[in-house]
Amino acid sequence: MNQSKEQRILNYVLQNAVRGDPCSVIDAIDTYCSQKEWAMNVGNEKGLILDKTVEEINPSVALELGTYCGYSAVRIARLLKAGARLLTVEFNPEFAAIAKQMIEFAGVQDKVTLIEGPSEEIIPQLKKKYEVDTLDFVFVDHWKDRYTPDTILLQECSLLRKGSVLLADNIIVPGAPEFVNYIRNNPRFQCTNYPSHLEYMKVQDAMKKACTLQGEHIRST
Ligand SMILES: O=C(NC/C=C/[C@H]1O[C@@H](n2ccc(=O)cc2)[C@H](O)[C@@H]1O)c1cc([N+](=O)[O-])cc(O)c1O
Ligand SMILES: [Mg+2]
Repeated sequence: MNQSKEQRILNYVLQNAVRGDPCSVIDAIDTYCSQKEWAMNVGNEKGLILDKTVEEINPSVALELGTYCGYSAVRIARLLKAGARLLTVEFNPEFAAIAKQMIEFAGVQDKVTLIEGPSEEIIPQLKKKYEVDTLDFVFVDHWKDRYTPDTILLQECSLLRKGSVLLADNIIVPGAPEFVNYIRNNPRFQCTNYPSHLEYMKVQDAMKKACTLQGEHIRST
């Protein structure tokens, strides 16, 4: 049975990166996917925007929707302070298995909780099952038609506080038009656009940062 592209990416990392060195894992994935096989990792150009956002927020609790091979999970986790944690949600069992090995090889497994399942099922479990109070940072990079419903679900589950930051990938390609429409017109969010390029391509893309202006109103009893 021939290997998947994701398995080939992992193999390349295992053979070319340094165990316990997250930057070498990130570089190896970028090298493979720019020279051998394109893959939907956020990549280095948009990855730098992600890095800066994470450094600016210095989150204690971060959520990622769409682990894929674990590229952005490693990117985020390498920047987290001691005791901070990243929860990352992956729906596809094969991708989850690849990502788990990627995260462990990079040596960031103590900071990362990889949760297998659909976001709409996992998000409502975060408070009770994963002991989350509110999320400081959310990286949104899964199915583009899930960006809006999951942003609404995060609010309904009282997971966003004043100052919680969402960063969404692929605003232009493949695009998330209903999310752009939703978030841009929503007075609860202050948005910033970050023009960039699609990973490993000379194609315009962008990321959108949305800062929460007010959290859930504390329901009066
Ligand atoms: O389609 C894209 N991303 C969809 C990502 C989907 C990932 O999110 C997981 N998931 C996890 C939880 C869920 O509930 C649902 C899916 C899926 O199992 C997959 O691992 C995409 C496409 C391009 N592109 O150029 O074509 C570029 C990009 O940067 C992209 O991100
Ligand atoms: Mg993406």
